[in-house]
Amino acid sequence: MTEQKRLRIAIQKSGRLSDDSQALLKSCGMKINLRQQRLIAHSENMPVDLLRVRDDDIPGLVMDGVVDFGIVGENVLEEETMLRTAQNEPTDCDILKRLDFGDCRFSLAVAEEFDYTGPQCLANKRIATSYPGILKRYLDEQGVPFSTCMLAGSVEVATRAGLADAICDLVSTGATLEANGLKEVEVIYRSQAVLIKSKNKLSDEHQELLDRLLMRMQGTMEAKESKYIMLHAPKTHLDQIVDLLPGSEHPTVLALAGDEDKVALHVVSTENLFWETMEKLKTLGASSILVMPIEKMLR
Ligand SMILES: Nc1ncnc2c1ncn2[C@@H]1O[C@H](COP(=O)(O)OP(=O)(O)OP(=O)(O)O)[C@@H](O)[C@H]1O
Ligand SMILES: O=P(O)(O)OC[C@H]1O[C@H](OP(=O)(O)OP(=O)(O)O)[C@H](O)[C@@H]1O
Ligand SMILES: [Mg+2]
Repeated sequence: MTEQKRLRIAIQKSGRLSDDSQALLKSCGMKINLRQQRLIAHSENMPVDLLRVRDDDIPGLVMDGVVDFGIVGENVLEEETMLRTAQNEPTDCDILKRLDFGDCRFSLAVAEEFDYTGPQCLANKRIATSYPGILKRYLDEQGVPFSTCMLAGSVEVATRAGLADAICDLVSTGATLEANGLKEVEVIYRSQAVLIKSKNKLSDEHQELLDRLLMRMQGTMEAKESKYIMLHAPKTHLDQIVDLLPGSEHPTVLALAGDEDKVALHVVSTENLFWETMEKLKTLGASSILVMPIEKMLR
């Protein structure tokens, strides 16, 4: 394909990954003016266009080089790769980054009352799913013959509706399974959102923009996990207090005006600080403990 003047990124239009995908791009400093029903949104401050599509279409658009990048669940990428491989179609694309959202598992589930003892129980059963390739690969490996009931959505109602004997669908909290009288019996795939890139050649200018965006994404993801912690610590217990703070190898220690016994401790912690740790800090004499979110981070 000829080089585009603007980079194209495909994201899910409406669904589980939409808000997080948009938030990620915005956190990189990209200004996006989204209108509800528009398929294409132009960034105002970067040479980037967003294509908002069904998530199932994203891997194919990237593999065909119609767009340069996509944000999609690994499960959808895997399914499309298997389908295209079987049809001798191109599957070229690189996973540039695993993202910190869209975590879920693809699991087999059966009715609560089903006496499940292993995958062999599903021999010759009908299984409803939206991702038949991943399911087939797993059951073929187990040597279990079965038939598929292909459903694009509402998979969990398939057993109750008499469409299938079992289901294989995405699970996060398990609430949807429970609400439908199902129990999870095998996790067959784990997924998270990923940023993928086509084989399209990027101009130097676009490559530079990509490098910057990737660095900013990393900064946003690290910042989300980190906290800025400030507290007053008695000099007598300073070492023990520092030991309790995760990732605080190099704390800033400052004198406190009017207090010879305590110092102020400032730390960027790579993890959240739980109440239990805060209570232990207090027992060691720490006071005025503040835990603050960090918006951006560049190491
Ligand atoms: N419960 C969940 N928790 C976290 N991530 C999930 C969950 N369910 C799905 N996902 C991830 O988000 C992706 C999109 O899920 P969604 O349910 O919005 O898909 P969809 O109904 O196929 O949407 P579309 O209309 O775009 O085809 C999934 O492919 C998966 O990677
Ligand atoms: O284990 P849980 O936390 O209950 O999540 C699982 C549900 O989430 C997804 O659907 P989603 O809610 O995105 O809607 P959809 O069925 O319209 O795709 C998935 O398809 C399950 O139905
Ligand atoms: Mg879909």
